[in-house]
Amino acid sequence: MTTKQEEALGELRQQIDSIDKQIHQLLNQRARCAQGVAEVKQEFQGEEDAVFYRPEREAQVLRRVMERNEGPLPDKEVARLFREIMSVCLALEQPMRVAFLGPEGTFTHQAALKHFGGSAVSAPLTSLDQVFREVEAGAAHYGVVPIENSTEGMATHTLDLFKRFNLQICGELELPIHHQLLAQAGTESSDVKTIYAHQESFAQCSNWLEQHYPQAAKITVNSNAEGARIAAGEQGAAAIAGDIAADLYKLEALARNIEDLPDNTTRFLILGNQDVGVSGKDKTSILLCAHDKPGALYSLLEPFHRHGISLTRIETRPGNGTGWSYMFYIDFEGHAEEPGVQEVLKELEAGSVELKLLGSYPQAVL
Ligand SMILES: C=C(O[C@@H]1C=C(C(=O)O)C=C[C@H]1O)C(=O)O
Repeated sequence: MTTKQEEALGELRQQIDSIDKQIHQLLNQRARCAQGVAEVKQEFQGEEDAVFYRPEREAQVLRRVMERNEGPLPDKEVARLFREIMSVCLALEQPMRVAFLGPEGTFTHQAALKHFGGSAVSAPLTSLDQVFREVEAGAAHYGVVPIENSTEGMATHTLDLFKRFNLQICGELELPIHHQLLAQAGTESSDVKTIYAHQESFAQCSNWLEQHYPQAAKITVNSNAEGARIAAGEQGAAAIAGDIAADLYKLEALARNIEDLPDNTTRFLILGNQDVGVSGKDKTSILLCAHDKPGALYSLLEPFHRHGISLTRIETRPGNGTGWSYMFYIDFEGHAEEPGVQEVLKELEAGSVELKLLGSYPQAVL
């Protein structure tokens, strides 16, 4: 290195050191404010009942970060950093226990980390029912469940669980699903004789597999992480899974992004036991049960149109046969505390057999 280069680098690094010192002090200053917030919450809501995680506030902080960002850091990247800052601040107030369908290393685990940041405590469970049960019982503060995939459609099992359990939806997030073909280090593409994956992942990569591995045995397992765990211990085996599983099981990617549709995305919901306040850009989810009579669907949807409320999703499920014939799962823009939405809910309640408000929550930011 020339002396001139050393001098130039030295000067810039001195600036970085001084900026780091300021960032560090500001981070701890922010953390002390969060501790103050926790004390206020405890004082006014009581030690036992204090609700520390505030999705509407976090969404507002992240939206503001993205709005005011002037670069050169990309909006999403600064938001990700602030996501982590809030995660550590919230953990100072109370570490959040977040349940999801395990094992660790699944896309749902990745979604939980994306939404809550690295300071949340993971609680991988063995079934979706158990995730609902743990959150309802308060054993986990929140749960993360898949609700729909852009290639495969609605996660109907999750939908049906909302009928059985009384939980609130507190948030949503979208995760681009990139599948990697993973194997032990040193494995050549031509060594692969067996591929393990979840049935959904086989479906999402079927064209690619047909083209590249028509002969390999395809073995369906309960989760991609389970497939990755098996592939880590078996020569000639590969698994289809995400980056988080590759890290966890020390596997290498033989091929990346092998999903057939490049914008393959899964939407997840955050389950909790709390009402979430208005964030300014919210969504509401409801379950509606209606009799199968002419015009039933029209009369359910007409109030939305009249009040200018946009539907973002509607899904029909069979009813349980006792008293009503169809169940509609509906997502729409707006918050249940807003007057227009209140009107619609009142009208729907009067005109349907049963209405279950699943929750109002901030629209996905990240
Ligand atoms: C600090 C608070 O508590 C939590 C932490 C937040 C943060 O670090 O900014 C935001 C919302 C809450 O999840 C708050 O409610 O303002």
